[in-house]
Amino acid sequence: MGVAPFQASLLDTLSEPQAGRHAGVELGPLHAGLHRRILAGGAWVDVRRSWVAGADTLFERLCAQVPWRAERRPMYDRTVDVPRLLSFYARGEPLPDPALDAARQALDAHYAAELGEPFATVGLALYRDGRDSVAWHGDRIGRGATHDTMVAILVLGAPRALLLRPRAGGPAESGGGRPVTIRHELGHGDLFVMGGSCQRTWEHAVPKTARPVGPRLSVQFRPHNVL
Ligand SMILES: O=C(O)CCC(=O)C(=O)O
Ligand SMILES: [Fe+2]
Repeated sequence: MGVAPFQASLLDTLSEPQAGRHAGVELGPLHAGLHRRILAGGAWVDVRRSWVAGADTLFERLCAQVPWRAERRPMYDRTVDVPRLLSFYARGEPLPDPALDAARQALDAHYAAELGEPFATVGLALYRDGRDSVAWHGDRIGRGATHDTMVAILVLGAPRALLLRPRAGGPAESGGGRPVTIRHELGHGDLFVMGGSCQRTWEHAVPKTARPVGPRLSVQFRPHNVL
């Protein structure tokens, strides 16, 4: 894996002046305030609270500038609305806000050695209110099904719970003990990173809530072919 050349080109990029590149939005350092929790089965999660200052400004820009699409998917004998709006930027596609380029650069700089490759794609999801959600799943369409990887999620807007639980019958499920569910209330510029075996040994979800909540948006950074 070509980690060394990748890091060298990254250093070139990082030495460029950043001032004014993402007006009104500032990223804090990642090494400070990042907390790792080791989970069963070779998984871990990192949490960096309030990584982005000016997160609400970025939230509003992305709400307005991203080409959000509503998706429908087959479910048994009918087709249902996917309960959130989505947008996806493939590798090499220009991102909708320079703050997201800066965020990806900072993630690459911090995680390059451990991940061994850059974050390549950016997915965005908008949860308009408490009825929008994402059901229990792992990001297992690509390499996440078979390989250790990372998915870094920047959360903007109103806090919602992001839940994690060991996959049923998987290696992380506690033998005979009560099933664990780990809950993180994330919003307003918090960073959440799932790493190691997390996508194949654990599942995550953003459940619906009857509580009145404002809109919430997530920006997911993933390596190539992790979906
Ligand atoms: O919105 C989130 O925090 C999670 C999104 C997610 O898990 C996904 O899109 O795969
Ligand atoms: Fe996911």
